[in-house]
Amino acid sequence: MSKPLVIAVDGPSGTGKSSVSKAVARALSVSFLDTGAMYRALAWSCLNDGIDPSDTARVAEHCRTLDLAMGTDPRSPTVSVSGRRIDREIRSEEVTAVVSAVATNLDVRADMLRRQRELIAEGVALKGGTVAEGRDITTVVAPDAPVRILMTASEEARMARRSKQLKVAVEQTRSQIIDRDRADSTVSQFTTAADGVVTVDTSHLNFEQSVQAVLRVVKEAVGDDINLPAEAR
Ligand SMILES: Nc1ncnc2c1ncn2[C@@H]1O[C@H](COP(=O)(O)OP(=O)(O)OP(=O)(O)O)[C@@H](O)[C@H]1O
Ligand SMILES: Nc1ccn([C@H]2C[C@H](O)[C@@H](COP(=O)(O)O)O2)c(=O)n1
Repeated sequence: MSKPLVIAVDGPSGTGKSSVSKAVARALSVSFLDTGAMYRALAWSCLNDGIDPSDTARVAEHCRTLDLAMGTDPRSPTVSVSGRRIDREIRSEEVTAVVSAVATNLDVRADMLRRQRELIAEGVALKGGTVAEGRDITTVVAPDAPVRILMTASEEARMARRSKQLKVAVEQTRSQIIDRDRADSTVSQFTTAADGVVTVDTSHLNFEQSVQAVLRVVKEAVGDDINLPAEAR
């Protein structure tokens, strides 16, 4: 791979950003950064330390000193706080219920922005590239990335996927999908593509087709500068 490759993927909840981006990073042998997991780690740490997630000043101060380590190998991404692995804990219902409160804290976002840019640069330096995903990656974190993708899917498709993933009734996923996006959209714009951002609608694609669709966008954007896996050429 001859050119630093940053692939920025954003979009609403349940479109497949995280799982598809991870598969794309694996296919390209580059780093993978799940930025939502960073906000989840902060939310977990606040709960663990008895900090009210809606106390903006305390949460911001906690974020500034948070010893957060993100493992960016797409074959086994990890999240640790103060040396403790919390990969499973950050997906709990308790964390999911409060994560928007910390992710909409503007001081927290400024701190996370700095950390995310450092991690993306580290992936480029060590692995030749990074696939970074989250709500504001194409617009705020990596607006100059050579590949920027907005992943979308219908509400029905997103709720059905989450229902299958969590093994709960479709209607039970509404608050996780639609209500959380509404809360998050107060600080990030992730429903329409910014200038230069390519939309990949996965509503009618299966998982593998979504991965191939992203790899095609990558190839169109960076041409022969990268070595795509055979099936994506
Ligand atoms: N194209 C697809 N077809 C069917 N299922 C998919 C597709 N893409 C992803 N999935 C599945 O949908 C579920 C949700 O995907 P994922 O967690 O990657 O979404 P997300 O956009 O990152 O959501 P969030 O922002 O809430 O973390 C996963 O179980 C994933 O395997
Ligand atoms: N770049 C990002 C990434 C995530 N968020 C918010 C969105 C959710 O409230 C929370 C967790 O994200 P998820 O793991 O569900 O994708 O963090 C954000 O605001 N900006």
